[in-house]
This record gives sequence, structure tokens and C-alpha cells, in this order.
Amino acid sequence: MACSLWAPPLKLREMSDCENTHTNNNIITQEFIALEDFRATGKEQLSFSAGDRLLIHEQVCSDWWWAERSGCFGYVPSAFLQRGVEDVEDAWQDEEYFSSYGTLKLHLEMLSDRPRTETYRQVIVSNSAALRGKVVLDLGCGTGIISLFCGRLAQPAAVYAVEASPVAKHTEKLVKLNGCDGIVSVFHSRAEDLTLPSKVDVLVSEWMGNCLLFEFMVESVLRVRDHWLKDGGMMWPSSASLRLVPCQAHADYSQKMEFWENIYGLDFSCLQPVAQEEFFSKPKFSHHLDPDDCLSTACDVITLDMHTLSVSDLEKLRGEFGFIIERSGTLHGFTAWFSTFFRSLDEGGSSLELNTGPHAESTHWKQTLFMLDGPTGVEEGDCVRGAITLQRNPIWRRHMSIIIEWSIKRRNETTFTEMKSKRFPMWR
Ligand SMILES: N=C(N)NC/C=C/[C@H]1O[C@@H](n2cnc3c(N)ncnc32)[C@H](O)[C@@H]1O
Repeated sequence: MACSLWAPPLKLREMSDCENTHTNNNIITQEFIALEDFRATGKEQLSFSAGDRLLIHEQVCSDWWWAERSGCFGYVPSAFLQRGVEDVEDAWQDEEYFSSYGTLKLHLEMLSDRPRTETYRQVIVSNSAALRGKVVLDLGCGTGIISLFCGRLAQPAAVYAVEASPVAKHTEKLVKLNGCDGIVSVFHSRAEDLTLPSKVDVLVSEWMGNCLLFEFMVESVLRVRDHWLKDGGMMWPSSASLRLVPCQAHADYSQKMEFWENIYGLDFSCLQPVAQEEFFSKPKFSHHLDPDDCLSTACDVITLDMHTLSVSDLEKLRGEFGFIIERSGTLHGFTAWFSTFFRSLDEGGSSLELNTGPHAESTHWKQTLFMLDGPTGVEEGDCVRGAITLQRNPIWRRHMSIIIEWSIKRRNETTFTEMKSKRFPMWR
């Protein structure tokens, strides 16, 4: 590919169409990381992909910088870039992540989630015979509830309960208190750093975060699978599906947006763009979606096979969708949730499912609402098609952005509207 010369063309220095005419010819030569793809629209620009590392030689103006990538030079949009973190460890924020699990608060929430905990108990009970003599790894065991189910409801040869947070010290006591210390061994460590006594027949973990992947604990599960799961071993969950549905959200729209139109008889509507940015630019997690607000039947947009999924797959996951509107109403946005599936250890045995959707018993995850920039009236028979992309943050490794693209075809028309797109950071 033809590369531009080293020094930025003079014209940009005088170019007045920089957003901010303040030009600080600031020579810095600092490494930045691309947060998303950029395709050059002129020969003086430099294309790059999310995750690329760029050397910034000059911040010619606030919007455009002079950059180098693999020996090629060109202008790049500063908004697409973020400074690299000095220490990769910071990227995982492990210290604050594991300390957040060191108190009982989150464990109380997870143990109080009956559908979640009961599903894992059911998995152990319905596989208890097949678990006899097996070696089980419980990754991120927390208080050890799944390991205790194994020790009390089945007869495995051994259970390795691995927990990186300080809660592990309580887990040791719980294992003894419940008579499982002959079977369950607690390891207080990040699982990736551990040398286990043996490979395992079953790797069970409850790793799912908001929108399925947030926290990206799933990366630890995959790395440990590759190191410690025997060939033909079982992953629990065995697969996971992210589901999406076009939806109404009148209450959220009214409380956060319409609210400003009449404040004690006064007009505060000039604040609505600020409200849009503050309340609707990020996903709303723990959203309770009323089934009556679903405008169509939900569809699986991304499905993960936990036996074959690779860590590199996690960088960008994309799923397309096409909905027929089944009830006239207002399209405020889309709601997402997930299901995880647990294959039976017995050939032909039935799978179990943990469904966190609006038609199942509510879980601590609830659902995740993505509000678009303005409601759109839709009629039964209209079609909404597009795609959802989960783009992992190349710097903050437990975070991602969810990009939703959508377009609408009215039932009595033949063409779709221009595709629109909105990016929702979760949370960086
Ligand atoms: N379901 C959600 N969101 N969180 C699940 C719960 C996560 C639990 O797994 C632990 N954990 C997470 N990653 C690792 C790891 N690599 N090694 C050892 N323990 C880990 C955390 O400290 C929590 O106690």
C-alpha cells in the first residue's frame, strides 16, 4: 500500500476544517491503541483496525493526528484512539475486580438468585451417577456452592474449587463445615496461574456477565479449558446464546426524556440532548423487560460453543437479525439477554437450560436495554433488520462496546431505510 511521506502535508496545518482550529503542533511520539476500525477516505489518511497500535508523532490539531503504523504514515481521527496502558495488568483491573468479589455482597446476590443456583444444582443432581469417580474443576467457585453440590449430591473422585478473591478463605471453612473436605480442595489463586494436581473431566463455571460477556471471565474459562480439560471432557455451560428483541420502553423514555418537557410548568426541553447522552448512551443493565413490550419474537444473535470457542473469537462477535413486527407500537430500542445450556454427561441425555429472558423466572442479571436515539412508530408487518456486534475493548480487557445497526422496511414498502448504527460502551 502506498505510504504517505513522513511529515504531514502542510495543508492540514493550515486546514481550517479541523473541528477546533487550535493547532498545537505537539510532537509527542506516543503509542495509542485503536478502539475501532477506521477506513481512510483520502490518501493523506491512514486506515487501521480495532486493536492496532499506532505511533502518534504529532497532534496536528485536536481531531486529526499524524500517525505511523507498520512504516506507513497518515492522518488518523483522534476520537478513535485511546492511550495504551502502561501495565497490561491494569488492563484487566484484576485488583479491583477480585476485591469486589472478596466481600459477601456479590456472593449474597448470586446465591439469592434461585434460578441461577438451582440450575447448577439440577445439573449436578441429574448427572450424579455419571459424575462418580470423575475429576471436576469449579472455576471461580466463589463460596464454593457448586463444589459443595458436587461433594454432597454426587461422588466425584475430586473437585478442585478455584477462587482468586479473598472469599476463598471462607470457602475453605464452608467445605469443612459441610463435610466435603475429603473431596473438595480449595485453591486460592487465579485459575490461569495454577498447576492443578491433574487434568479434569468436567470444567464447571458460572462466568456469565451482563450481556453474557461483560467482565470477560470467559477468557479465563477458555484458557483453563485449553490447559486442563481432558480430551472429550465436558464444559458446563456447554454453550451460550445471546438473544435480542426489538422493544418498547415507554417508562424509561418518559422518566428520562419526556420528563424535561414540563417541570412545574416550565420548559426544560433544552436539556433533552444532555439527557439522551447521560441516560441512553450506555446500555441499561438489570432492565426488567415486560413481555408485552416485545415487538417481535426474540432471536438468537450470537451462539458460543464452549468446547470450540477460542480466546481470539472474543475480540469481535457479530450476529445478524431480521424481525417481523408482530404488534404495532413504538420501537424505543432493543433488549438483550442470554441462555446457557448444560449438556448431559449421559449420551442422549437431555440438556438443561438457564434462561435469563423476560419469559423465564427473573434472575439477578435481568435483561439489558439499548435505547436508540429517538422512538420510531412501527406497525404489525413492518420488518426490522440489522446486526449486533460485541467489540471487545482492546485496552480495558473486561469491557466491550455493543454496536447495533438497524433499518426498517414498512409493510407496504419494498425498500429498507438507510442503515443506522449506535455504539454502546459497556462501560469503557
Ligand atoms: N458471573 C459473573 N459475572 N461472575 C461470576 C463470579 C465470579 C467469581 O469467580 C472468581 N473469578 C473470576 N475470574 C477468576 C479467575 N481467573 N481465577 C479464579 N477465580 C476467578 C471471582 O473472584 C468471583 O468470585
